[in-house]
Amino acid sequence: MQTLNTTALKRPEVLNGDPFLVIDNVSKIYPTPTGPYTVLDGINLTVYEGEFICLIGHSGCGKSTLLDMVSGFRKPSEGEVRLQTKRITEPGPDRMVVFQNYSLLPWLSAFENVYLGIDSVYPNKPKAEKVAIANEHLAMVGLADAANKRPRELSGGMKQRVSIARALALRPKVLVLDEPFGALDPITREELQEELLKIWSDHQVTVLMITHDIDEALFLADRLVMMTNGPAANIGEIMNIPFPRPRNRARIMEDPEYYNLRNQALDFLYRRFAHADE
Ligand SMILES: Nc1ncnc2c1ncn2[C@@H]1O[C@H](COP(=O)(O)OP(=O)(O)OP(=O)(O)O)[C@@H](O)[C@H]1O
Repeated sequence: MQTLNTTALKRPEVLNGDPFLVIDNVSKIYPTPTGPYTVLDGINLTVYEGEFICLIGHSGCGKSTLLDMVSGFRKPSEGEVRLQTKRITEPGPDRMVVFQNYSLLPWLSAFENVYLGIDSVYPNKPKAEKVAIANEHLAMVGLADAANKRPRELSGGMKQRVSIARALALRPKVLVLDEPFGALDPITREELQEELLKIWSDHQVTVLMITHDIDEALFLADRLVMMTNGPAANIGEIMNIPFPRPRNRARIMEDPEYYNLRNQALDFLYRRFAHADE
């Protein structure tokens, strides 16, 4: 297994130099009926404030497990994850997660789905302020006119917009996205990628996002973290993505460097760390 020295990697110039989110020698071992199963083995990653990190790797290598330890849904078996030097031990509103399957409450409107989160985290804020925050975030994702619709009346893209609005309404420091656009058609997916970049730069939130799509990662991320296969997966390589921001998809795709990076990622996934069945 090849592991790159992550500390030697150059981080994007735009960021301040203090480590923001630190994954420090993290391993995860699940108990199974046939004995302990080591999913992740000694992961180290330092993320800087405001970075956009994409995570790619074959199915089952442990990407969700890793991000679950950032969001606090699971605990490391060894090592620790720290946000601004504080050890993460449980979920909190400073780290919000958006899943592929939207996870909206079907009996609540788009507005109510967003409002509920705000109300539970800030019960003592005046109601008018909470309503304003919910409306502001729905408008930000272009859903002001759909605020009263229930999830079953919304398209997949609209539901994912509500999920993003709900997460950002709590003003998290870290936004964790677990394959958020995996279920969307290609056009909606591209639209949402562009919206996400705008929101990311407006909110200055730090993003960790799992994707299976190399092009999506090259368009969005400052760095692409490529994972080796499990069991005992690790970070195999971290790719710096140098395209200037704001990014323009057409311009990036004219850049020969785009194809160099794309080939490098393909080589990693389908030659160096190919799945046995691929
Ligand atoms: N609670 C658990 N107990 C035992 N094994 C688990 C548990 N949760 C996940 N696993 C196993 O850990 C491995 C990593 O799972 P994980 O969901 O983190 O992978 P992933 O890279 O996110 O996969 P995908 O891309 O398919 O979503 C898998 O083999 C999975 O079966």
